[in-house]
Amino acid sequence: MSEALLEVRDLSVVFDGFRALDGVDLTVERGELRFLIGPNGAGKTTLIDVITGLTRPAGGSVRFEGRDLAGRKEHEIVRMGVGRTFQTSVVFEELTVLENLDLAASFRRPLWSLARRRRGVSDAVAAAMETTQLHALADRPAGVLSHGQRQWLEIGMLIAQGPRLLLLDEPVAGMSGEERQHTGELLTEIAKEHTVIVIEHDMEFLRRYASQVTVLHEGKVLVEGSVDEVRADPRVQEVYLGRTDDTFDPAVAGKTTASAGGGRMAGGPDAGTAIGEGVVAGPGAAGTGTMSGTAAGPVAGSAAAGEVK
Ligand SMILES: Nc1ncnc2c1ncn2[C@@H]1O[C@H](COP(=O)(O)OP(=O)(O)OP(=O)(O)O)[C@@H](O)[C@H]1O
Repeated sequence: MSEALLEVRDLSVVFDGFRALDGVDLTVERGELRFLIGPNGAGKTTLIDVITGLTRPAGGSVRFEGRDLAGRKEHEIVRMGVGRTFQTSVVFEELTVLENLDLAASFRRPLWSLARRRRGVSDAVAAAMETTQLHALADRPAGVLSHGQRQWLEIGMLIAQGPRLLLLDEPVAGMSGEERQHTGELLTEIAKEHTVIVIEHDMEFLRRYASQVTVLHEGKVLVEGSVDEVRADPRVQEVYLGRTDDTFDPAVAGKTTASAGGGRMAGGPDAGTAIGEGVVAGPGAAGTGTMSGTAAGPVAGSAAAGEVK
């Protein structure tokens, strides 16, 4: 039997006595596009933080391509082939799209070569540009990009680093319908060559683009299965809206709540709010503020990791 790309076993994370993750098992096979959903505070971001070395687990293990990630530093994990985006953008505003991509790709080049002026575009940057379709914006400063374009640039920056596993934290938060569609197509394209784990709340988006879904709740895996299986599962309905009648449809519930509440609501097990199509607010939407300044280290977030969630 072939080895899974990512194997998380009995993972626990404790913050000041609070168990944010409690015995999580997750297996992701090579080539999967896996969606990770769950109510606010379920532990989704914490799980990604542990995989990428940002948070230390209290127990359990994470293996990537058969190698234990425990105790490794973030930049080491990036070099091993794991890349992530954050809910908050980490592009460099003053640099052009091309320069951002080139900088992201450069983390594999020796330091001395960074000082040399490079002619042309590297294969990694060309591939990232091709996948994200950002050619027309290549010479624009990232600071003038729309929210959606910025997210695609970040995904392109990840691709330029040649990861085997991409972890994307709410990539469509704050996007218009058209941008969501473009992002869905982009994810589908990326998943042909990479393994991708996406944190996403939008059930309509899941319905269109997800195959396998893992639902986290209170630090545990609640359900795993296809979108239809997950949507039909009474436990999922229960944690999202506290109801179990079989007419419940999370997508419809989300729309209703969004129109009533104007987006993602605070308070309560509000994920019912978060699971619907109308949910566009939240940390990702606020994440259009970007870093500026000097670039050092792996651009894919580890350099900025301490500054964002
Ligand atoms: N650094 C931290 N210190 C203390 N508690 C934390 C820390 N990070 C996360 N938590 C808590 O751990 C729990 C899980 O948080 P996490 O951000 O992983 O949830 P999430 O599923 O990603 O939620 P959301 O959808 O709101 O982003 C929450 O109760 C959160 O308050």
